[in-house]
Amino acid sequence: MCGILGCVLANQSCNVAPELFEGAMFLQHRGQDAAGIVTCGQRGRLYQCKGNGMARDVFTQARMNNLVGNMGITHLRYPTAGSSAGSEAQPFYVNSPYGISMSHNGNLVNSADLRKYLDETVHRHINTDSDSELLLNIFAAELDKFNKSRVNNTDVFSALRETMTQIRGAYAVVAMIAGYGLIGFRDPNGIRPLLFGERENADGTIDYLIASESVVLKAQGYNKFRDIAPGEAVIIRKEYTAGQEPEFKQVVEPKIFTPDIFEYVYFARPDSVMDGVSVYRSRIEMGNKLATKIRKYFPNNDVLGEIDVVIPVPDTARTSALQCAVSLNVPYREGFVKNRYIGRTFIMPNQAERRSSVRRKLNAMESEFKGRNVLLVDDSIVRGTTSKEIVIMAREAGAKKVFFASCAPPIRYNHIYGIDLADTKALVGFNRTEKEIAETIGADEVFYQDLGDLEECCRGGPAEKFEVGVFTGEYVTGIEDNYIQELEKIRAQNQRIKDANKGLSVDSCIDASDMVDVKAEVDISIYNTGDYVAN
Ligand SMILES: O=P(O)(O)OC[C@H]1O[C@H](OP(=O)(O)OP(=O)(O)O)[C@H](O)[C@@H]1O
Ligand SMILES: NC(=O)CC[C@H](N)C(=O)O
Ligand SMILES: [Mg+2]
Repeated sequence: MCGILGCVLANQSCNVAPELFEGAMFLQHRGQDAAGIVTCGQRGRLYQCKGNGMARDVFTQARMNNLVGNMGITHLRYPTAGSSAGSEAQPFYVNSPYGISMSHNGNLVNSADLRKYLDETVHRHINTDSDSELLLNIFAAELDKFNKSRVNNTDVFSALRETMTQIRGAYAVVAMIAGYGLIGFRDPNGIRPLLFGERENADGTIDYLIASESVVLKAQGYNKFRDIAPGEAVIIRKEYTAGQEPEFKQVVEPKIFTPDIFEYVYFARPDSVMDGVSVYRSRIEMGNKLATKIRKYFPNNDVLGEIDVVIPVPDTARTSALQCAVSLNVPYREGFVKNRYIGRTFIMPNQAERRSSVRRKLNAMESEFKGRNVLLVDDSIVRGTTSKEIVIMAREAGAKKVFFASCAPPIRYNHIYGIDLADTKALVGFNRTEKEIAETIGADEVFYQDLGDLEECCRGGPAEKFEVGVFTGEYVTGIEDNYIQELEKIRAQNQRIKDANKGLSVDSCIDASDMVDVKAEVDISIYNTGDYVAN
């Protein structure tokens, strides 16, 4: 998952960058690895600031001052294809045709075919392993086919239709054509989220914002908003006048509407409403259903004396854990104190970093564990890094029995649409029964939500079904042959390069077969503003 934003302010002499920065702060949880903003100023000139790091570190005041223009896009990256190299930070840019920049959330599952097509048929140079660079170039190649000095909305929609016919996978995108306008579009299954909103100014003019989550729109006063439909696109002109209001078009036939259920489980903020369903409400329901399942495990459905206290694994699981405790009629206690200065561990790109930050992030309070049978509730168990560590912490703090409950079913397959969950083999649920998982993480028992129950919790909107491939191994778009193997190969290669670089000395070297794929740290497109150098 990543966070994306795009904004056009009605006032041409107003800079949009501060608004994009504010929005990025509301989407930081969707990607901590890299951040970027591109704005478009007078005469269509583009200004960029991007690099590895969190939004507040990349977007310093000095750099923000150089981002001029009333239109712009943002990206917060959590790498899922390619690597975490600085050159893969987004937005991506191509100068031809017209100067296009793009922010993408999702993964394309036919990237090998797209890469081949771009190389052999339309002869476009691709400089990274990122699937988002492919997407941008496919769109650019389609626009190029008009062979015009200026395109219009009809051309843009038709280039989008051609693009969406060629690409396969999950994508929510905001793109910007220099001097022309902003474009938002969403894949035909609506796997990744995207919303459009309006804010009326005192003088009656209207600002427009496109964002991954409703929380940004609400927080910034874009009170009239809606989800972009699967297969739909919107164009907002930079200098719009009467008759040039945003134009929406169903550019391709929608397919079965299947938002990614993991948005509700983990990604999204609880205060967001996605595709008509409040993330918070869905998590409350997850707590209720989990409690029903847990009761059934104990004789006479009675947890009295079996579970003394319910303890959440902060942060995401809090909402469900509280409701689970209420439903079980067992006290809820915040037994783990969270260090507010440590980010989300699951989305850190490196396993050693993830492991050490669990202990840095969470600290057990003995008084809540000593001599008690505790039920720890988390939203999901992925690699088991968090659960293994905190079961040990609970026992060290004196717990008698440690039960572990997950609001999501066992994760046994790769997430291919924009979450770098891990190589399948690194998943604690891979090839293990629930009993074996309990043994592996050191718990007395593990309780998993049933898939049908989880789906129930997220119903109520227009979605027909949910994308649940991470639990079933069946993916709504299908995948090209060897897609997962290729993804895993690139991940392993990136890791080898990183490891080799750490011990880099004069005579150390990387396997020659890997050298061809060494990533540039700095992007080759638009110059970064200010003094920023990617680290
Ligand atoms: O089995 P694992 O590989 O450890 O992954 C699962 C854990 O990772 C996530 O927490 P994270 O720290 O990312 O974020 P949070 O603070 O929002 O819960 C998730 O909420 C689980 O706690
Ligand atoms: N998490 C995402 O949406 C990532 C977008 C894109 N696949 C990348 O790796 O940059
Ligand atoms: Mg967590």
